[in-house]
Amino acid sequence: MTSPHAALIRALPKTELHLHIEGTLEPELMFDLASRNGLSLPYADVASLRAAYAFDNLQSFLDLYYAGASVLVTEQDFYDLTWAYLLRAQADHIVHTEIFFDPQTHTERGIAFETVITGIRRALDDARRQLGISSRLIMSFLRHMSEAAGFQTLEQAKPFLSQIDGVGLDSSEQGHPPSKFQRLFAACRALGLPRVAHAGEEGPPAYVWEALELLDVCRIDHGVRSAEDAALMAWLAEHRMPLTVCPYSNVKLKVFQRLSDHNLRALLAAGLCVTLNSDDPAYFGGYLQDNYLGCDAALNLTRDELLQLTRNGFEASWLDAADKAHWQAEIDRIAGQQG
Ligand code: HPA
Ligand SMILES: [Zn+2]
Repeated sequence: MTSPHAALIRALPKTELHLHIEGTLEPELMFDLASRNGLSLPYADVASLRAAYAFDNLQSFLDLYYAGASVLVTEQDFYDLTWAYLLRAQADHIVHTEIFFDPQTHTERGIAFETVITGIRRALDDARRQLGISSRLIMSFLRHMSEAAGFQTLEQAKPFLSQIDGVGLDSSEQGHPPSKFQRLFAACRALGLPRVAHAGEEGPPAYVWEALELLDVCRIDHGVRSAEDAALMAWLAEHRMPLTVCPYSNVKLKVFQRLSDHNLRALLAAGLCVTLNSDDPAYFGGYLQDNYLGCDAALNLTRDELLQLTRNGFEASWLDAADKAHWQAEIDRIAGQQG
């Protein structure tokens, strides 16, 4: 299948607002880091590792994703991981990215919080200067862990708060509702940290309501199951509450069987502030531009829908108003040129 708007998609400046940096660890780099750190992987080579990326659901992916992250040990490892993603982002004409990191995945293995954040930050700072990509960094709590573990992580983060732009909530959704972290998110709010949460990926619309009402989030990550609740859809549309939708992820984790089954167009048609994102591109078979091209081909997106998706990305971002206006004007200019 080919994308009828490929040239427009390539030309448009784009944001990425739902990207787990640990999910950008390509098999080749995983093997390089394993050997650099004297670790062995339970796979003979890159091809057999890649062959294991056949998932039934979120949990089957997470098991591999956490195992893969164990090759990340030194500050340079976190730098190299982040830099590799940023080079891919530049190739996709991403001009602004807001990335998640999962400190608990690493501190649980005895890696210092400082090692993780310093390596990631240094790459983000270099990207600003060398690649012209702006960014924000979102510390995400693992929801399969306890509230107490989340508070411990927040304590560890306190010396680095000036380097953290917000907090998120990810990992196994079913059975770990947002309400479990109401007090933790209230503490983050008291520290002035903006909040987002994964909700309505595998979990029910009730989890999206909880994220909104109990965690006071300013974006919903995924949120595709909101479509099952008409009142929720109306609320999301009325408040222009962004959903960071990740179509390739949803197909790989069997939220939708095929890309052509995805409800992206229905969400847009309902007036929601839908954005397109890649989630864990090294595991899900495509980076941001692949998500755009794939959806264009599979869902027959209109030119207006594509422009709306890129506009929504800037609207939903944490850029300041002047930067948002700059990029919206740039989208208008390119839309005019490619009319
Ligand atoms: O898509 C996701 N959902 C929940 N947790 C995650 N951690 C990485 N990616 C994801
Ligand atoms: Zn995610």
